Amino acid sequence: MRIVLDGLAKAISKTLGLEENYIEKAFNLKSGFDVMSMNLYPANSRTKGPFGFPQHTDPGFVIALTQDVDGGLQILSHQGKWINCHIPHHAILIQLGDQLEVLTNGKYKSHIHRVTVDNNKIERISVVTLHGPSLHKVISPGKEFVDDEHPKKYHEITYKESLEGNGLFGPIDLHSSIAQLRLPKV
Ligand SMILES: O=C(O)CCC(=O)C(=O)O
Ligand SMILES: [Fe+2]
Repeated sequence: MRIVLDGLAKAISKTLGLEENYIEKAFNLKSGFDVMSMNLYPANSRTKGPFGFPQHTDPGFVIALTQDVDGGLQILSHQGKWINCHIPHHAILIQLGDQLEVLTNGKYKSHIHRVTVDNNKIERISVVTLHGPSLHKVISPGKEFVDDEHPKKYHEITYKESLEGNGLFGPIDLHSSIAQLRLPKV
């Protein structure tokens, strides 16, 4: 996974028109903090409502998701529509995380997603690894993404502080984590 991460960091830096080590340096990825979340959605379980996971964004740089059976994950499009996400068998879905949105001052978005359990006839398991910056790295919008037309949109805090705000080191807060990083609109 480290090799894939390195490749993604280089490729995404280049798509931003920046030198290939830009993201690696900004996040200090070599000492990056990774978290794994394993989710089990039992069959026909609506006891807690239609969602196995309410809408949220994920912290980190990129997030890798694998599942045993397809179906359930939904992603909110920029037009506000929920899209069913179908992942080919044996494929890994790569999602963008909150800290990439902060670093790029909103150019790349950490998308809102949720999991429905409305129609699941069989059990589903997903394994999600969140690959983040070094815990003590202060993450803020890069100077390359800030100018008079694009004022700074996000707070400047360490990755650890933002995870604490999410409740990762306390009770888990499933609500959108990017919201707490946004500066109030001026
Ligand atoms: O189970 C899924 O498809 C997604 C789970 C998820 O969003 C998460 O663990 O953050
Ligand atoms: Fe998630």
